[in-house]
Amino acid sequence: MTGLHVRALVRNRDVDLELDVAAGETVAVLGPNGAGKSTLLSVLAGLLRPDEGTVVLGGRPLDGTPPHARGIALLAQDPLLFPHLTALDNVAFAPRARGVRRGPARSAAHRHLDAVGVGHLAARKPAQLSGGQAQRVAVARALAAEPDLLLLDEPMAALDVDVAPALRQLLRSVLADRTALIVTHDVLDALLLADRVVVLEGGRIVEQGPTQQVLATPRSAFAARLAGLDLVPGTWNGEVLVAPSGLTVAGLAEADLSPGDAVAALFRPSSVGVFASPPGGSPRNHVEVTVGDLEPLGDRVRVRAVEQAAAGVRLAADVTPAAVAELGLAPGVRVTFAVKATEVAIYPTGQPSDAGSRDSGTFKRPAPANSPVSDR
Ligand SMILES: Nc1ncnc2c1ncn2[C@@H]1O[C@H](COP(=O)(O)OP(=O)(O)OP(=O)(O)O)[C@@H](O)[C@H]1O
Repeated sequence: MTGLHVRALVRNRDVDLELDVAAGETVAVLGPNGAGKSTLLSVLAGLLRPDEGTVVLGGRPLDGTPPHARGIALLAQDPLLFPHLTALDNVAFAPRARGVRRGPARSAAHRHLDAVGVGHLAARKPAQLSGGQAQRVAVARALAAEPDLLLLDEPMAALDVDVAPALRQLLRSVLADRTALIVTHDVLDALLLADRVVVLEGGRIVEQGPTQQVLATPRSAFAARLAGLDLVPGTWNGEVLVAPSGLTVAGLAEADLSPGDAVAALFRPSSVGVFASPPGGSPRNHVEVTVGDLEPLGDRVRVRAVEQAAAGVRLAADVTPAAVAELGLAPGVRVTFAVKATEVAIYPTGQPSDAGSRDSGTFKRPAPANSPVSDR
């Protein structure tokens, strides 16, 4: 395995960065628009030559090495598959380009397609694949190149919210023992995929450290904003997360979780609906809460629940000002928060959850019906 060192000064973009990624480590690069994330990727990929600096991968200086010879694969927001080639030939292209003969290249491609769950789609052309399937093929193609460094540029950004979580889980296993750098706007990607986070602002690194630590005690404004995810720590019981209070949360969990594992459920406040009483309809978790405070955030209002904050539970929903008025939301009002299981990521935390906090309700599977007010 190979570690990465990069230093890049790009004067006309006011970017000046120095960064190391250890062998086998995944680093998430976060930052607002214009922070320099794409510039960093371009320098690594060999598409942009810095005014000063160097890229060293596995002890090998890459300065002057063209993009295809760097041992770096890029997984972009769009799959960028060749439209006239089958999924299999798209994946086989990478080993073929390295001089592997056709037969072995195609067997390797089959193996990689199987490994990312789309082996049965090998004969299809890209136009016959869904967005999520095409992105899996793109993952297989990136891996088939056997890169020393994998770059991921907002790999989930173009996917429907329904398929993004499954791809994120796939990437989690793909990245487990790889040297990788993922550029993302999404704190879920950082939490679930990365060992370490680097926050860029104005072309400089303003903060870095272990992902959990940066998000728990953010020092930059950007990291603080990112840290506003809903979070419920608990224990995996084989089917759902059970919080110390007895609160249960269903979600998308890793396949290799075992009952008794310490886990946390993570979801976005924007995926939480607020209802006057429990909603029906598609499968969703719901819990009755007391409104704590309301904070305007652009065209939305963040509604925070008071429940279990002491036990590390963070529950908030982003709703429209119209919904605030319609539901009469104000501190002390009782409402129901609901979130679809498909929008909840359950991941192992390796830390026992805090036992013995007070009970404040249970996320349940849906009960019948009344109409959603702020469901999205
Ligand atoms: N092709 C270019 N030529 C000159 N300046 C550029 C070019 N692309 C970006 N910049 C500038 O370089 C700086 C860094 O931009 P960069 O695209 O790397 O940021 P980013 O973090 O990737 O942003 P985003 O999240 O919007 O993609 C910005 O000031 C931007 O305006």
